[in-house]
Amino acid sequence: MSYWKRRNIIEVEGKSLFTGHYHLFFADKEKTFTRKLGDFTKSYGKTYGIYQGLNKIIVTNDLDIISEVFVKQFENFHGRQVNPFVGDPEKEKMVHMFFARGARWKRLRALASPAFTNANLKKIHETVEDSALEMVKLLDKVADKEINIRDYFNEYTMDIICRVSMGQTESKMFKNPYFFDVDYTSFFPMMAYCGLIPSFLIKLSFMIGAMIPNSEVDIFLKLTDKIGKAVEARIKQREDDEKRGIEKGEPSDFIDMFLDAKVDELPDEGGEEYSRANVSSIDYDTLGRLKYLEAVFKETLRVYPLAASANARECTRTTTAAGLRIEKGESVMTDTWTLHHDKNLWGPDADEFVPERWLNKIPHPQGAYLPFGAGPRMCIGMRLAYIEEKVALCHILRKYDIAEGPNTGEELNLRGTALVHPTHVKVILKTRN
Ligand code: HEM
Repeated sequence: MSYWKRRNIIEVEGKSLFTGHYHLFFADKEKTFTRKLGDFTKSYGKTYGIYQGLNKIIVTNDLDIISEVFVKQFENFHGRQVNPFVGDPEKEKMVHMFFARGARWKRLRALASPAFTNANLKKIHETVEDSALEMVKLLDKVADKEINIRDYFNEYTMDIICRVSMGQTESKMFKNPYFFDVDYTSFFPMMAYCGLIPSFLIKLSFMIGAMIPNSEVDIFLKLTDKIGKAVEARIKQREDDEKRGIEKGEPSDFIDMFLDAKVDELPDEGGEEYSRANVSSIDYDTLGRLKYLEAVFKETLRVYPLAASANARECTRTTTAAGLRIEKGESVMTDTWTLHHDKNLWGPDADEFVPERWLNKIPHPQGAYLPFGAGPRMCIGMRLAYIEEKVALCHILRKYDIAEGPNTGEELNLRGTALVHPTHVKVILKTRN
């Protein structure tokens, strides 16, 4: 009898010896990992078991279990599932906050949190706005033509990260040395097999990959190395700045663009709001008043929860959560796409893009909206993401209407594993009269 059957948990059919259920995900080229989960939820219900190689994952959309796992029983679920590429999440220096756990995670989170206080975000806002204005200058050159706005937002968000955390002193969009537009789609599936292959073999294959120039492992390591050096340079620069008395301060933006182009009423409603903020600079406090824009951002991430695969925790001590026994070593993952489109939670228009649902009330039961996760490990950069998105859209919509082009298409072509992204978002920025 299989593990899940012994545990009295429904098991998805089609398990293979080598990949568990992961071959089912990667065989479906049309659906990203997190959307494929929706097919299983339809067939197997709210809670069921899958295998990632040998790793055991409980997928659930039961709000009580989610609340127990992500919030109330944090002490039993403080880690994410890791693989041998990541290293020891409790000890190794190279393991960053996302994968760290236990005391090491606590320390990293405590060190990073002050960067996202109101006072610091106010400072960061200056840099964000400068990058947004630089992006608009680049967009001016392609106004009234069909463009892939995704490329501009990729550069914009990378520009901000490099300026805010890596010591880059000015905007470098489209000439940023840290920008790697690498498609890791085969790298991540490879990780999926880690549950089965002994970890020394994985480490060996990693070492071999590192010796092959331009292999994905090689590119990944070079990127990690560059980022490490840049962060060290930034620390040094900050120390120098402080001595001299100087203190200076995602990816869903392009999806907003797509939806703006598809929803006729939106540009007008948005436009009115932006013209109220019709000044060359949009200050930090004004951002908080742009309620419709905020509703657009929230609704975009409801319809497209891009980082949904991060919504998972590994159980570090056997426990019971809302009546479900969860064993040490099992992981719990939410099927966030299904949760965000559930008509029982959001109403009959759950599949439609309706920003207005956010205007007057919270439109969902607690725990049903997870674009940034939940509990103590929820996304630390959420407020920065809001600022980036609002500032960029404000500046763009002050000058342009967003219109469909000949290649906008009906559906986004979503790709990716850990993070989902559209391959392109074609729109025309029409100069406003
Ligand atoms: C629209 C943009 C973004 C989305 C949708 C997003 C989504 C997420 C999600 C779903 C998680 C997992 C939360 C959980 O496990 O409960 C996460 C974690 C995280 N995010 Fe974001 N994120 C975004 C932007 C950012 C930005 C701008 C930063 C940094 C400046 C950032 C840094 C992090 C970090 C460090 C974690 C790990 C936190 C921890 O484990 O303690 N994110 N994010």
